[in-house]
Amino acid sequence: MTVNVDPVVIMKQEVGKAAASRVKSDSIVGLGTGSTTAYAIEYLGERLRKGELKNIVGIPTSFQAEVLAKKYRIPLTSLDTVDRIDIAIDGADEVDPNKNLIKGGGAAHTREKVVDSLADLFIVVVDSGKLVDKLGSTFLLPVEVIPMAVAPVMRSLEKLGGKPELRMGVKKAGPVVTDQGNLVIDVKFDRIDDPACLEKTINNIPGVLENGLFIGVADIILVGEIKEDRPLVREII
Ligand SMILES: O=C(CO)[C@H](O)[C@H](O)COP(=O)(O)O
Repeated sequence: MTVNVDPVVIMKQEVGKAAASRVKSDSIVGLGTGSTTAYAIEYLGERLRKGELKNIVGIPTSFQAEVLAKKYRIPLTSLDTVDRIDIAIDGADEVDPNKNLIKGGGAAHTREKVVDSLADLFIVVVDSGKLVDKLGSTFLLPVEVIPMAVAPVMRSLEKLGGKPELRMGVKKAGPVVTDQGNLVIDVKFDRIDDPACLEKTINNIPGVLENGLFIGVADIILVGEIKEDRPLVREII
């Protein structure tokens, strides 16, 4: 593993490694997106290389996950060729006390929701800074939208009490374009009292593909923490 002294990076590394340790041989593995899951993918590759793990196949949730899996020589397949996913490992931007999530910081939440929801066991990997009492308190809610529907979807989101903004690229002129060729609207809600209802309401707006609320999908949350200068991983079931 890459050595780093930034405490957040250490938490991400530890939790990624802890999740990858739970993968068994002969498994179909959902490979999530983001900087924390990247460590899990790296460690899965290491376990394969050492012969500790045999015969796993990954289903990537994004172009990023696909590139990393290829780098670490994890064989890949698609949902066309498998009828189950044994385990999925993925990050999150916020986790509430009911294990509900906001995801989509990497604009990959649509494919992530497909893969993570299909998994028999979905393990979320986060550092302790991602735990919140209420969803929406620190992170805007990502909504993937087909490009021609951006303006009407923004108006509909405002009517729901949100403050929408089109996500713009960093080191790229213009908006962020998802792996599916769509755009992302990030929405600030002052409070999300009923996330399950909001998830469905937003997905019912014509032109919306998927939003980043993951309700009742996560099985286990692995939280990376630093206690008395030592990294540890706490499990929330
Ligand atoms: O939902 C995601 C991508 O769409 C990521 O899992 C989420 O943004 C967390 O990323 P990181 O581990 O880099 O903090």
